[in-house]
This record gives sequence, structure tokens and C-alpha cells, in this order.
Amino acid sequence: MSTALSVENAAGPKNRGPVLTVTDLSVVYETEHPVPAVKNASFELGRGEILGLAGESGCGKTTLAYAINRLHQPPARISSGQVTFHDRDGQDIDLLALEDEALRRFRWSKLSMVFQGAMNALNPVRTIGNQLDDTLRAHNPTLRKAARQDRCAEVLTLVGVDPKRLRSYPHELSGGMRQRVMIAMAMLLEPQVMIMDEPTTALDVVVQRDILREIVRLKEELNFAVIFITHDLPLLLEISDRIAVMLRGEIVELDTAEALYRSAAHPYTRKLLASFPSLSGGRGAFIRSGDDADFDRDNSFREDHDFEEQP
Ligand SMILES: Nc1ncnc2c1ncn2[C@@H]1O[C@H](COP(=O)(O)OP(=O)(O)OP(=O)(O)O)[C@@H](O)[C@H]1O
Repeated sequence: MSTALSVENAAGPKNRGPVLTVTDLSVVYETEHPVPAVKNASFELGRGEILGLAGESGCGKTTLAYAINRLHQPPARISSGQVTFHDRDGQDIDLLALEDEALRRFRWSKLSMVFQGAMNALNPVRTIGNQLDDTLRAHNPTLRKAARQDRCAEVLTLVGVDPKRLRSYPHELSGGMRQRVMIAMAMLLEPQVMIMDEPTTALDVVVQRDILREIVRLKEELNFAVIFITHDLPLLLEISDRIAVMLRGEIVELDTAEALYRSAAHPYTRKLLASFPSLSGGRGAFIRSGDDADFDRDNSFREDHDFEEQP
């Protein structure tokens, strides 16, 4: 069986067209001994698709995610490649060519990102409502205050946080709730793509599961596409349409979650699969199907599912 990444698999699902095309993207850390962290990465992200990005620590997942959104900092440098965003209105946007102001407008509104420590990025001295409002106002200066308030409340409700929390300060919320606020922030402007880099890793397992279930539900409702990064391959198999496996900066395999699970082509993928004992048993499908005992039948996830201590 060939281990080469086939062009067909790198293309997004045929029925929905791409929202993002990454072509031969390479990123180097220009240190004393330059580190080629991402090497010729190519893939398409389908509209409304969840693409999982898997691979062990240090393989380049975060570097790739940051470079796509131009959030990489020196010494990281994009040494080659192209990133094209295919807007809903038919326009193609060359992300690597955007100037500062255009890039600022693009981020959050077309493509947003939630990263692992995002909950710690909230400003401790401003309320949740003010912080959501700041983002909304920066991108929609003409939007009236009442409409902004409605949208902020709506987006908090979407992620299962009571809109009363708009008046709370970050320290008044649990970690899980703060991370949900960051997901709300990322959804605020209805982006077409969300990049999620280990968005729930710092949270306890039950909270993680609730949040992931909600992301999958919202994705289905609102049809944004997700690049979901995690070490947790069993989790990716549950939530992803397709999975890209990275090894030492390269995408070595990209296929549907089903095909990857049943007949991984690359030896490294097989090794990765074998390293999760849970995969040798039955696959729990609770996140997509809601097939577990304590699943809320109305599909909502509730604040009281945050079992973390309030400070
Ligand atoms: N600031 C930096 N300077 C030099 N090398 C770096 C820097 N940041 C990351 N690297 C290197 O780039 C490579 C890719 O790192 P990256 O953080 O993207 O991997 P990752 O797959 O996201 O890992 P993790 O899952 O642990 O976050 C690694 O070899 C790492 O050591």
C-alpha cells in the first residue's frame, strides 16, 4: 500500500467545495540551527468540514495553525507556500499577502482561532460583556448598542453560558466557562473557519466532552469549518470528517476518519493508532451521536456540567 499522500485525499470533500486551500506551506524557525517546523503542507478544508490535525508533540501542528492565520512570531518565518481563503461571496483571499489592516479585519470575522490557554487571554479587569462588545464594535462600528448586546447574549447562550454572565469578570467564572467564552468570542462574527488548537486540553474530562459535543453541534447548525488540533487521536476519530497526520513537519497521511481508522496507509499512523489502547476496543461515539447515559436530550450543555471549583 502506498504511503504517499494522494492528491485526492488532500482535496476537501467533493460535495461542499473548499473554504481554505493550503499549498506547499513551509515554516522555518530561524534560530542558530534553523528548525524546518512545517514542510510543504498541502490540504483543502471543505466548507463545514471538521479536519483533525494529529501527531505527536513537536511535529509542527501549532506552527502550521499559527502560520495559516499569520499569527506566527519571529523567529518563525513562512519560507514558501500559499494560503487561500475562498470567501462565501466567491472572492479568493491570498492570506499571505494581506496587509496589516486587512489582516486585522480578516481575523475573527472570516477565520478565528481558539487555542489551549485562550481562557487566560481574557482581560481580568473587564467584564465578559465588555470584551465581547469590544470585538464586535471593532469589526462593526455602525452596529447599534442594543444590537451588539443582543448578539453578545446570543453567542454566550449558544455556547451554554447564561447571558447574565456578561456582567461577570473572568475570575468569577470557572475554567470551563472561560474557555466557552473564548469559543463564543471566536464565533461572535460568524467566521467561516475556526482553528482550534487543543481547545479543551486544560479542562477536566467531563467539561471537555461537553464542550466538544457543543462544538460539533454548533458546527452542524452554523456550517463553519474547523481545523481541530490535538494529540488525542481517539477524540479526533470521533469528531473529524477527515484527519491529517503530521510527522516531523510533514503531513504524511490525510484521509477520512473512517478510512484512517480501518486501513491507515502510513506506518506512523498505524503506530499512532496502536498507541491508544482504547482504539483496540469498541469506539465510543458519544460526541457525535450523544450516545451516552448523561447526555442532555435537548442537546444543550449546561453550566452545572462545569465541575470545576468556582474561585
Ligand atoms: N520559538 C521557537 N524557536 C525554535 N524552534 C521552535 C520554536 N517553537 C517551536 N519550535 C520547534 O518547531 C517544531 C514544531 O513545534 P510545534 O509547537 O509547532 O509542534 P506541535 O506539534 O504543535 O507540538 P505540541 O503538540 O507539543 O504543541 C518543534 O521541533 C519545536 O521544537
